[in-house]
Amino acid sequence: MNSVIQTANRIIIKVGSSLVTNDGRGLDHAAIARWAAQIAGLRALGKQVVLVSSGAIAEGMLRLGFERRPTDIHELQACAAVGQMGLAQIYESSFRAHNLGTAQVLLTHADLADRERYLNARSTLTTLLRMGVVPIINENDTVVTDEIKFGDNDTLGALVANLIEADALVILTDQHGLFSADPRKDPSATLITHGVAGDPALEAMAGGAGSSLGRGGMLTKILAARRAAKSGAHTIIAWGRDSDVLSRLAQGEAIGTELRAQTGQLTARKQWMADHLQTAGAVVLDAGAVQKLTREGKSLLPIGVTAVNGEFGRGAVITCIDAAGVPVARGLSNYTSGEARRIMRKPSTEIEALLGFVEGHELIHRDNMVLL
Ligand SMILES: Nc1ncnc2c1ncn2[C@@H]1O[C@H](COP(=O)(O)OP(=O)(O)O)[C@@H](O)[C@H]1O
Ligand SMILES: N[C@@H](CCC(=O)OP(=O)(O)O)C(=O)O
Repeated sequence: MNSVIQTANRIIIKVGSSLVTNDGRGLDHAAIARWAAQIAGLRALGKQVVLVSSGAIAEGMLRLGFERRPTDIHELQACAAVGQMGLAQIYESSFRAHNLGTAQVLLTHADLADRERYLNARSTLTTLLRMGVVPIINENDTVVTDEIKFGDNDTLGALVANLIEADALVILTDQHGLFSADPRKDPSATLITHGVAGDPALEAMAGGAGSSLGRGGMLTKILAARRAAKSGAHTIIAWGRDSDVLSRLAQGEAIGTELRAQTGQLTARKQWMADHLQTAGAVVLDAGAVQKLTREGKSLLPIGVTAVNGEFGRGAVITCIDAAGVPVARGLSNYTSGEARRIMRKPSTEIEALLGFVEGHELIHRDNMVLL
């Protein structure tokens, strides 16, 4: 089986903190120079590459003299701000050695949740790629709190893959790929060479971060593969310390773990809705409504809603959850949370009498909804 990278035109490459900072010892100039040289090689083959790089906090900790990862959020944010300077500097000089321009793009979850900012981010990234520049992306750690974080750069990499409809997501890490169990704990664990993104069996094998530097561990990489597959991107998880890892993949060599996308592609607007990690509110559905949405492809009518959580306006993206709290769908609400509370459990024929107007017979129309 050939690596999907050989045929991919647009590729997101994510590098983790331990690789970038040489296990927290400081920016690994030699490793970064090797990735830059290989990415220059990919560009020369006509491929467009976006780099998602972690390491700001780990590098900032070192520069500010922290021996252990601070627990105070503002100290972490200070580390990120200091470390990001180092990342920007080393990437700029490493790529310049290959006559490639770089651009720093710091994103927050709120940027991608807002439709206008989402479209702006997408246009800026595709413009940079068209201009031959390599965008270097990280989370804008200095302005985010835990509740509104992407949480880890594996997720960010998948969201960027969806944002610009990349063909592949390459996650470089400190292991050779996904193993049948965490190899740090189980030496007999074996490498999984390929699988289907979204297969729940993969999630069962993946554990948390093995070092104190990385955030997500293997599980966030597996979940990132599932998310990236929604826009058709295949994912490869490979060992970033292999000096030719990207060139070997580009030549078609199957290394690491390849997780192929097999899910149907969502339209761009539905993709945007699916990628909302947090929504302004949620509606609780009864069993009948869950059945209508998930099995019959129907819209959500107010009669199937038993509760409305949170405050939201018309046109907001909200989550539909079942009675047990499990998210089943996301979509654009035709009504505000206050209006939704007044019409829930009621037939649509009563909407006008209850509100004095009708915005639609549905609370969420099928065309504005994505199943999760
Ligand atoms: N099934 C598994 N296969 C491989 N690695 C695993 C698995 N389960 C947990 N891990 C751990 O995940 C770690 C990689 O995640 P992380 O430390 O977050 O890296 P990064 O900084 O590259 O994102 C590995 O070092 C390993 O200890
Ligand atoms: N934005 C953070 C990234 C945190 C993160 O996801 O780290 P990792 O698990 O090493 O990819 C930083 O630059 O330190």
